[in-house]
Amino acid sequence: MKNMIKLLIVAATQPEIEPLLSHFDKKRSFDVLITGVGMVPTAYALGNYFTLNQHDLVINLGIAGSFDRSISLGEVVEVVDDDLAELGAEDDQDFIPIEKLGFGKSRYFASATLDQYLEKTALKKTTAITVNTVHGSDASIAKVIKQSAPQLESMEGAAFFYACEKAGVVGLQIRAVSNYVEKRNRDNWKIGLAVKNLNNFAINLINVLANQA
Ligand SMILES: O=C(O)c1cccc(C(=O)CC[C@H]2O[C@@H](n3cnc4c(=O)[nH]cnc43)[C@H](O)[C@@H]2O)c1
Repeated sequence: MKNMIKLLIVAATQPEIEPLLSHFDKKRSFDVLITGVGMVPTAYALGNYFTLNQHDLVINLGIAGSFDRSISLGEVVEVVDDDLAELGAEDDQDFIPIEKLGFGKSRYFASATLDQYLEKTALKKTTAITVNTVHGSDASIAKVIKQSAPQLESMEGAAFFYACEKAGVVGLQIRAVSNYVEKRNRDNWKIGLAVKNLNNFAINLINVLANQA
């Protein structure tokens, strides 16, 4: 009998992973944790969960905004480097990161890469920032690009990596781009396409993982 990878799928909202939940339905061989939107709910939910449960691999699935226009709307990417970009202090027009203040760190990294699990993966590896407030004005977008030149932004990613690091858990973050980060225009968002592509990718990945080990 195969020694299956014990897998946990983490998402902020159920709609983001609804297609894969329906796909596997009663034949589901993995656990699921819905944390709620944002870094605080994510850190709390994962911290709590990790004290009670053990997994070989934890995958954060979600949609994201992209600063990088070379990434297509709907494209699925692997976020490997994620920054709590708001963690620090303002000094008039300047920003002092938490590292410079001497109170810890803001950057967290994936503790594994997808190519350790999938032989052929064409997904781009990206950087991201994790924010409480979705950027939606030209001024704030220009400021954050100057500050850290991120490719993507989400509201949970770095908190996910943080919780995995603290718990010593192997974590991957896979996201599909639902929108470009721009002056707010919700009509331009392609949430349906991003969710479809994300879930198709995840279904294939979970099937591959089930046939490994
Ligand atoms: O209507 C809105 O303004 C809105 C803002 C953020 C997210 C949503 C969602 O419906 C999905 C929640 C989920 O989406 C991630 N996300 C997607 N795009 C972005 C973005 O441009 N900046 C930050 N986060 C984004 C986020 O991780 C949320 O959990 C609706």
